[in-house]
Amino acid sequence: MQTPTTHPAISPFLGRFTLESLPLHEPIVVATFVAVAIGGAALLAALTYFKLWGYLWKEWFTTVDHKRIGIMYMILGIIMLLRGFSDAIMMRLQQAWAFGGSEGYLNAHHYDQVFTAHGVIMIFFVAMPIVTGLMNYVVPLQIGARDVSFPFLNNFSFWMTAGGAVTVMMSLFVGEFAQTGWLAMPPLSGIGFSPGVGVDYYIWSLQIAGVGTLLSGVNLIATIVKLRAPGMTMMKMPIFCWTALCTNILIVAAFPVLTAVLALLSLDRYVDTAFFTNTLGGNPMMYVNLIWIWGHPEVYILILPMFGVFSEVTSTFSGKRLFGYTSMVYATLVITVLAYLVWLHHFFTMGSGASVNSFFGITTMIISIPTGAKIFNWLFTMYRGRVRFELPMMWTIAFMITFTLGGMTGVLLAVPPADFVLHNSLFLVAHFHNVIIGGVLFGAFAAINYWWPKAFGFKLDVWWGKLSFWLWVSGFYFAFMPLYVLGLMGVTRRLRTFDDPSYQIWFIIAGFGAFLIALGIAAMLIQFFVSIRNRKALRDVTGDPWHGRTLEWATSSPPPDYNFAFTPVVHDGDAWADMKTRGYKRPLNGYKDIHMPSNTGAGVILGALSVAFGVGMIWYVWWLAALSFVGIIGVAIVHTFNYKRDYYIPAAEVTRQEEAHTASLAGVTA
Ligand code: HEA
Ligand code: HEM
Ligand SMILES: [Cu+2]
Repeated sequence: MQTPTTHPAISPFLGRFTLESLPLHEPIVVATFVAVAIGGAALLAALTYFKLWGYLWKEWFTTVDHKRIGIMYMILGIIMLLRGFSDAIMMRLQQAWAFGGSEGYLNAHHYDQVFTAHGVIMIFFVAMPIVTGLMNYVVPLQIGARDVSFPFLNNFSFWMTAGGAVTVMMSLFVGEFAQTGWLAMPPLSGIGFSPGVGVDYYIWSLQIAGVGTLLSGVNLIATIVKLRAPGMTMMKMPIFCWTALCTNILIVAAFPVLTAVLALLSLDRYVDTAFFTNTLGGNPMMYVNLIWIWGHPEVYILILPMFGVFSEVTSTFSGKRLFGYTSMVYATLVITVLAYLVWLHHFFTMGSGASVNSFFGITTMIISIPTGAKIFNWLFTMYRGRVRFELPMMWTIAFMITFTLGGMTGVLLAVPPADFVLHNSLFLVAHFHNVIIGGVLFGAFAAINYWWPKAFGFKLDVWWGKLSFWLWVSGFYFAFMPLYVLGLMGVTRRLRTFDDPSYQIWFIIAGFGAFLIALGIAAMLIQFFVSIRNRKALRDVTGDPWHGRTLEWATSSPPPDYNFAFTPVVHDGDAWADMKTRGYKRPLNGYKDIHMPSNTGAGVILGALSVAFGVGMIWYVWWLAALSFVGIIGVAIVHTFNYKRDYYIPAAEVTRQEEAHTASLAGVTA
């Protein structure tokens, strides 16, 4: 039975918003708000003072260029990493402190929001934007295409993702966030136990961002299937494109399940249906199954593109073709299929019985085989290669060691009897940070160091890069190895205070690790800053600073709007390496007008209206929800009447840009 709730009066104009909704009694939140408000005002003033609004609007916000959209996704991911990490450091401080009767410094209401927000933000608004941003930036260049299949859709997807992020951030200062954990399991997330706006913030931010993720999945699948350069058969495609293809297949198959399960939860919350409560024939296990049928593939959505990154990096920096290309493709496909056959390993303890648990335990363990095949392929690529230990390669090696460890503890959890002991313990928390930080974040950092010179035309500073590398890697081990120990000692996840003093030292070590990671993040931001300041000295004029093997290195850095003046013709895998060995000469004349899509503001407007719709739904401000919903439909229809969708870059302009590239190449060889 749900506990009956009495809603405070809902005003027709402001819904359930009152002054009480502002967390004025939480000093930490108020201080944060003041800092954010001052920082935000300074930023807005600077943008206005330097007259940057027009530039940002015309060149970035409304852009349909996959490269700029990719960069905006990455910036979003990195900004949200700062927020997600602030939550992490708050938890580390609280858990190191709250011993011997001390309550620490966060009350339960606040602490539960912190771990929920941390999980949600890190997965949906850090890892997902980074992965989507990378695929957006790299895939069209690697397949020799001018852009993605649907450039406007791409811009719209970005603004939906950003809209979701804005909605989460709003919950920090207006109302509250969910206190349910990152998967909002009912009945806890039902209206009876969570009557406030927190779960509604959760639902609507994920629904808004989910639209973007799904559409960008469709877009990238169409791009990879339809827009490959002539001669690039599937088996000649760079491995990153393969992993991107499988990732987007997983997205298109998994995200609708998330949308559906959140829609059912909304019905339970808004109109008193009983899908997930035992009253009226519902069943909470239905939610658990559905959310994990999305949730397990989700973790492979995050890791697969990074496997692609490591493959590109290992082969480039070993100066060799990737060992076992074909087996790499099949391993990726097998992981894609198996990702759908293991979801129940997240709830072995919930009474499915021995046979069902065995099935899911075994399918889970089988995933180690294709994953192991990948690890060995990377090692064999390095074997007898001339390995250059540049930053991207350093991150790759740190990944191989760290991820193998995290994968192994995953296999341990896949043994049902072991999982009965370790489920929901800090051992589990250590496992998934071990694969996510060691896999997804290290992959993101390898990718940023690898493709930055392509995106901006200059390399990243090595000294600060190395400092950041060592701080992150050692910080990771200090922060998460103690959690394995604590998990084996029986400490469960999501705890705010502790009684047993013997745990404390481990939490202090973990806190020290988080502090090292904080320094690692700072070093990385300084690396970006220093590199931008020294961009003249770090300039790369070749467009191919690492002796790359795939087509993105065939064009200038940063690539022109049209990517390639002539669509490359592909004869072999590692197309660019192949072209270089055959003594390829860039065509120097015969340029034609190039047909391009035009920028449009419709995506920004639709994203903003979606946020307004979400806010209306969250606060029960029905007029706002109705109005913005009508607005969304209206703008979408009006947009279809926009006939100014394309333009031509004249041949003269193409010639000018290509000649500039020729001149800078000549400057190098001279
Ligand atoms: C990027 C994210 C990511 C990745 C890649 C993985 C990879 C794996 N995960 Fe993990 N997992 C999570 C993210 C991830 N996980 C998250 C977020 C949760 C918890 C969510 C929550 O509850 O909040 C979780 C939870 C989780 C559970 C549930 C535990 C519980 O709730 O009690 C289980 C159980 O089976 C599991 C298993 C595995 C396995 C077997 C792999 C395998 O894919 C690993 C395969 C890799 C290797 C094994 C290493 C390399 C292989 C070799 C060198 C070859 C030789 C090795 C062998 C033959 C063993 N994971
Ligand atoms: C950068 C350093 C990080 C630190 C120090 C950190 C720390 C923590 C801590 C202390 C918890 C709570 C553990 C508990 O239940 O007691 C947690 C939970 C979690 N973290 Fe992290 N984290 C980090 C990065 C990440 C990243 C990069 C991701 C994902 C991309 C992530 C995803 C999660 C998730 C999903 C949870 C579970 C939230 C829940 O219980 O609902 N974390 N983290
Ligand atoms: Cu799983």
